[in-house]
Amino acid sequence: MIMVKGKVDGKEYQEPFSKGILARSLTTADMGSKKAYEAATEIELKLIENNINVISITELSEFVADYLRNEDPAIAEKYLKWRTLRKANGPLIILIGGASGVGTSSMAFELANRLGLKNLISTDMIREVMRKIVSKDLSPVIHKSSFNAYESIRIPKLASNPVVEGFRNQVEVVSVGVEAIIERSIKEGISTIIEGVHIVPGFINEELIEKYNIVVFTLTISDPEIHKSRFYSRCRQPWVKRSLQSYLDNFNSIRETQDFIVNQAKLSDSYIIDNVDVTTTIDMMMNDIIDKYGGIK
Ligand SMILES: Nc1ncnc2c1ncn2[C@@H]1O[C@H](COP(=O)(O)OP(=O)(O)O)[C@@H](O)[C@H]1O
Ligand SMILES: O=C(O)[C@@H](COP(=O)(O)O)OP(=O)(O)O
Repeated sequence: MIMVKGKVDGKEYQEPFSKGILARSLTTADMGSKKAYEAATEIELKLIENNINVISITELSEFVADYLRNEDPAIAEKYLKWRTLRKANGPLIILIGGASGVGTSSMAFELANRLGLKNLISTDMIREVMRKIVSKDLSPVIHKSSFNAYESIRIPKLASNPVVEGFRNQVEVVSVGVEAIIERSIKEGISTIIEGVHIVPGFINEELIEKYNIVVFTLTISDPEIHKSRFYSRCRQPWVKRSLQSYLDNFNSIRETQDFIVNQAKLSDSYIIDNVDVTTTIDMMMNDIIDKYGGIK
């Protein structure tokens, strides 16, 4: 049995070599899961052929990188970049925002699977907890959806856009919870994905974003008909109990919130991705993360 040795808090440990663990790290480097498992099997055989019984994590990474260079230099490069990210001095916090229905939940789930991240939370859930704690009288705005929050607040007559005013109000409140999750994740050293309509560039503490490994994505759907079809696709799923009609009735307001979110993203350090195709979106997010944090912060 091949043993892999590493060091945690200065203490050495050894664990059996696992093809599954190696295959997962190869999938984060863009290799398909079937090919990743085949590669992990071949790498294990090469280790045995070289009579290697104990290998350090660093030596194993170099061994894998050499193998990948012969297979596909682009994947070798992503693998090495991802390795440097894993050695970063703190957890990776990924924030995925976008108007209702653009795919933030689905893409967050896909990305978490790809990266092997376990900590995934939605801003809807944060808002739901806030609804239990803060009464409708005290903060009516969080007891509404993002796209009809304006119905619950006093809109100044000169407000440029009531829908955006209401949305902003709700985002400001929920952002307090988003920052709490970010700060807790950093304190515990747990990489986390937070997704939802309330992830709006400019509303998250800039110092946090500057200081820690935080990457912000804004998903959009430029084509309104595709956007509308996403609500049909979601509400068709039997376990979804949210009414399709509410989104269709408020579709124009949802598009207005998207325009506001995208404008905010253009003013901030946020990646904007038109979420048309799942694979393209996930590949773009992976590349953006590796490009931004492939080095150590
Ligand atoms: N890139 C995509 N291509 C096709 N369908 C998608 C894509 N992203 C999301 N969807 C589908 O669109 C619907 C809405 O996605 P969801 O993640 O629930 O949106 P949000 O969380 O932003 O409201 C779901 O049925 C989901 O499967
Ligand atoms: O407030 C909102 O816009 C949506 C956000 O959820 P997603 O559509 O982004 O999943 O929550 P809702 O009030 O519909 O339960």
